[in-house]
Amino acid sequence: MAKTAVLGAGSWGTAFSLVLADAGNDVHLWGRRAEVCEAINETQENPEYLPGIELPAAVKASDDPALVLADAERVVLAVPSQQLRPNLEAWAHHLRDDAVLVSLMKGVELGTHLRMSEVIAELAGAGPERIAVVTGPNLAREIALREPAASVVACADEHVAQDLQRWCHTPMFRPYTNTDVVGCELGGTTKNVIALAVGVADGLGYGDNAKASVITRGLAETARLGMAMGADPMTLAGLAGMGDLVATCSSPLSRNRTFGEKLGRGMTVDEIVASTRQVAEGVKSSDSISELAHAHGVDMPIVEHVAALIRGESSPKEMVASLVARAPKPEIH
Ligand SMILES: NC(=O)c1ccc[n+]([C@@H]2O[C@H](COP(=O)([O-])OP(=O)(O)OC[C@H]3O[C@@H](n4cnc5c(N)ncnc54)[C@H](O)[C@@H]3O)[C@@H](O)[C@H]2O)c1
Ligand SMILES: O=P(O)(O)OC[C@H](O)CO
Repeated sequence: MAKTAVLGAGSWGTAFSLVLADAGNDVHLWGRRAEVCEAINETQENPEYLPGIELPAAVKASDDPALVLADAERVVLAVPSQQLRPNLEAWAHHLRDDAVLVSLMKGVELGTHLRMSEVIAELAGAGPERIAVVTGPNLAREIALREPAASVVACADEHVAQDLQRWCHTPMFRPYTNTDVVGCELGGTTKNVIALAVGVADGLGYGDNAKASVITRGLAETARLGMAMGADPMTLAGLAGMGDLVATCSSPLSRNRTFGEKLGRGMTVDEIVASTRQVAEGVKSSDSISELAHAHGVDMPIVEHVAALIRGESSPKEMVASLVARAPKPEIH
């Protein structure tokens, strides 16, 4: 098995380490805080992000990136999207020249509008055959509880995607391959913003019609942006698109949907951010995706309305009223 490093001991970095260990790999997990790493090593549990779940003995944690990255052939990146650049700048000189870099992150960088694989390419100087993405309907806690789920391993090089598919396939985690990295990343990122909108509808007390309408029109927005950026629309009908959108918009475990629900109930962005350590990526990606859509001449009204809500330019009720009152149009296109 290839020597594997996972950078980021939050919910998903830790849960994916468990998947990799279940698939037969020894996993070296980097955590930012020494006390979290010590707890993982001493108790085989990440009490902060996955309390009550026993991690396999093959997962060892450290807060020293040089140690974790030494000779790692596969490097999994699982920090919050807006924190990837400063971290990878510091880690880049520890990376092997032939290491395959796997992003678990679902975000678009503020300012540059780069997808995570593009930030990795820029900072690590890696070609597309060394950069992959794992994405899909994969709520960390369900995966860590070994409930069944499917996912997508995307890499421009199909053979690399197949290698990685074998590397993380377990009896309960079923990865599919895809060479459409753009579509997979956009699906995973945009669904976070759509889940914020669904959460707002939940918080306002609306029912399943509202939820289904936002999910479906959200998928239409995602597909429009994807096609403008060269994605295969079938990717967005798959696990990385519709699959993740449905899971995230339906689940009480989703941080993005829950964040939106709290907004809908009247909490402010600052109050919600202060109430949790966990990242709801859509809060920041709403602006970067909105700007990306403008740059590509794509209309994304739900994303734009969520971005305006997050900036404090409208209230939840105004957001809903404004979306429903938009000029009538045909459903397709
Ligand atoms: N949690 C899930 O169910 C899930 C599933 C699929 C994908 N993802 C994606 O994985 C990525 C990581 O999410 P997560 O769920 O593990 O987040 P999390 O909020 O559970 O944990 C975030 C981790 O990042 C660390 N961190 C915070 N600020 C940092 C900084 N400045 N530098 C380095 N590390 C920092 C925290 O200490 C923590 O270990 C996100 O892009 C998320 O969208 C999450
Ligand atoms: O908890 P969320 O909203 O960040 O969603 C987690 C995963 O992305 C679901 O696939």
